[in-house]
Amino acid sequence: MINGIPTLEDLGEVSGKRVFVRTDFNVPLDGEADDDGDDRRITDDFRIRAALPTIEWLTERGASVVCASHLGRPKGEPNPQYSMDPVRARLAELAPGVELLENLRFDPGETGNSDEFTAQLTDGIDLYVNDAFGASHRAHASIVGPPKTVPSAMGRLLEKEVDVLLGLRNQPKRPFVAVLGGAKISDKLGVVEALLDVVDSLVIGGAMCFTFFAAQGKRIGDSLFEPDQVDTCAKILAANAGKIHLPDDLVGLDANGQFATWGAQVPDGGKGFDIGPGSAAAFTDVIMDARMVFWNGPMGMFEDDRFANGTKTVAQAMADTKAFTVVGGGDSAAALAQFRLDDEVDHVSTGGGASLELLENGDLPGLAALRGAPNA
Ligand SMILES: Nc1ncnc2c1ncn2[C@@H]1O[C@H](COP(=O)(O)OP(=O)(O)O)[C@@H](O)[C@H]1O
Ligand SMILES: O=C(OP(=O)(O)O)[C@H](O)COP(=O)(O)O
Repeated sequence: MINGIPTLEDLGEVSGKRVFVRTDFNVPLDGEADDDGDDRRITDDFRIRAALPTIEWLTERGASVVCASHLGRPKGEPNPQYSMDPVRARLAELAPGVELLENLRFDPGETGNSDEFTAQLTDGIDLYVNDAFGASHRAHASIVGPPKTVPSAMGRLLEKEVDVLLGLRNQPKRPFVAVLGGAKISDKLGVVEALLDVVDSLVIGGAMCFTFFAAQGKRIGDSLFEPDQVDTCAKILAANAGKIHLPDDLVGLDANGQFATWGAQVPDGGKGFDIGPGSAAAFTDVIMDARMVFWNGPMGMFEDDRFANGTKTVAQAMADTKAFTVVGGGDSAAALAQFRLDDEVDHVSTGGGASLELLENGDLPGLAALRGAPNA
């Protein structure tokens, strides 16, 4: 038992038992599935491999394991583009004899958190394990439903993620620096205020910086920004001026589509796609001086080589610093892997939204549900 949450050891005898394991197998795919066939391929199986310690712990002790996950965001009905087939094939290579149900979000009861869907999932099930850290910020049926009636536990991955991220939040080594970027601006702005209570410095790059620039009255051209959030950013800046580091140079495409380097303003018709070399160097200094760093969200559109430099420089600083380093989020983890630096940081989290919400609140709906399990 860890903080009132049962672990695998608290399940008792698992031999001969049927165990439902909620995993987050929401992996990146390329290719298409349609009437002509399915040529989808998994581009990164990190989330599948991350669940293996739990699956193996159970199968080695004679349990029969049924895994289930969502994949993408289908709209509550079956859709071949989101079927679990490619995941099932990969799982069969990594863990023979393990069942995998079809995409949980093919039923509206999953995101609707319906009791009927939970009852369907737990029918014939003896034990429930949540190892889906990346989805544990969602109060969906398969995350919060089974522990109401079935003896439950957190899996090894969930245990590790919670241990590392709550360690950052509750025993920060200072200076503690958060680096935020990416494109899910409105999702993440909600977390910025809470993070500022916890960290000593907040470094902002990616598309997120443009909403802050707009709040400072700077020109941002046609760069991605959220008009509704400008007032929020102005308030955040006014209250935390000394803590926030924004880029002071940028690169992007000018009104003629030509590669351009600017100061912290984007001329009319231009689009900023990465932080500039001066900002990348300044951000590196902040990361090198830290004793703990949490990074979520690429510094630019790194999928395009012309705009990968900021993300690559920050990734290299994460690898080089003596600080304890944690990276969360699908795209940030993919960027690290692309630069072959994923082994150089202390922890790569399988959850982006989940890691931010855990840092913000110190808890997640999936963890609270486990604390209420019959065996807790
Ligand atoms: N300046 C920018 N303009 C447009 N897109 C950007 C910019 N900076 C980063 N991005 C995009 O943000 C995406 C990742 O954002 P996000 O999903 O928030 O990160 P994560 O998955 O790590 O949480 C990447 O696909 C990247 O191309
Ligand atoms: O990929 C996920 O989240 P992430 O992109 O925040 O890491 C999880 O599988 C949750 O998926 P969702 O954001 O569709 O609920």
